[in-house]
Amino acid sequence: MELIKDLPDRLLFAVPKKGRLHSSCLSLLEGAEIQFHRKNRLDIALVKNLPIALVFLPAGDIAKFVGEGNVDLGITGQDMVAEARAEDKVTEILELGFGKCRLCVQVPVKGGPTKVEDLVGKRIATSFEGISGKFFNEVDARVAAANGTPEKKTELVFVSGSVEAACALGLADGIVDLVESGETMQAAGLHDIVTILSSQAVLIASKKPKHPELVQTIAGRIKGVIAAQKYVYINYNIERKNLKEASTITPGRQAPTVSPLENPEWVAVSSMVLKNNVAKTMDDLEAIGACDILLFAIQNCRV
Ligand SMILES: Nc1ncnc2c1ncn2[C@@H]1O[C@H](COP(=O)(O)OP(=O)(O)OP(=O)(O)O)[C@@H](O)[C@H]1O
Ligand SMILES: O=P(O)(O)OC[C@H]1O[C@H](OP(=O)(O)OP(=O)(O)O)[C@H](O)[C@@H]1O
Repeated sequence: MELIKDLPDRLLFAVPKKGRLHSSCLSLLEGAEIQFHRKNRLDIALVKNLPIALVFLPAGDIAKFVGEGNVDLGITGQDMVAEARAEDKVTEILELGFGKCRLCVQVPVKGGPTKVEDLVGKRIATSFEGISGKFFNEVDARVAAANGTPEKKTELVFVSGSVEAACALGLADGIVDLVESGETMQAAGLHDIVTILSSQAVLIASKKPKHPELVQTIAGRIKGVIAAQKYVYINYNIERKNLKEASTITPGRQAPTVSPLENPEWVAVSSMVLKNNVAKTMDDLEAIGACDILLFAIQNCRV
């Protein structure tokens, strides 16, 4: 492969090659102006405008590569970092706000156990053998200690996908798998009885990256893109006597920008506000007499 010779001088940045996190990662790279052309079937792409090479890997392998220092930066789920037992081997730089889900113990709604202790000694199907093993070892030990009986081991059965089918097919009595909307779980006649961990996509770096300044540059760019998605810019006019109250409604990240108007009794205010609460923010501003309230999307920012 011709481009392998270019890799030693470049920061290696691992991105999920498919699955739930793939398209959000591509949007993030675009927002951060990390420009590349990926050849068909090739899992390495050189970035055109920065000394970076993107490496497209399964989400489940990225924490291992970053933890071992084979690549400098990566994006994967917190669940994958935990499953790879890489929490102490990587630096979590930033939560990215997508890929949010929970890793749950799930059992059949009809006739299933109601508490996790009832699964001791039974079979659990999962793709998360590491996390589930640790979790059920603790449950097994706790139950044995409470009953004063020898420890019974809960059996883990590895399945690589479509885990929810395992109970209906008679392979397991319960499962450990991810839940987001709950649709897949409900469709399979399951419900969750315990959340083992909550997860979202994160930017992770190796403990000793080969290009630390570039790691900071990329982290800064990605932080900016995330903040731009989270905030909008609001602009309004308000009577000076109501400015204090207005400032508590739109405090901004540091402080609102206040500009004088021709009419000395009025000021113009601008501020970054959280996008997911913006309708209420506008209601509150209107209620204290603000007018000409304008909202602007933020294309990119540095915070
Ligand atoms: N339903 C979901 N909602 C939100 N995030 C999810 C969901 N399912 C998985 N994730 C997140 O995405 C990561 C990758 O999951 P995904 O199922 O895409 O794995 P994969 O094995 O790489 O892909 P595939 O299932 O296509 O083989 C998970 O580790 C988790 O962090
Ligand atoms: O709560 P929900 O919104 O329904 O999402 C949960 C489902 O999403 C993931 O699977 P995915 O669809 O990625 O396929 P997989 O089973 O092949 O991993 C996860 O393993 C669950 O099955």
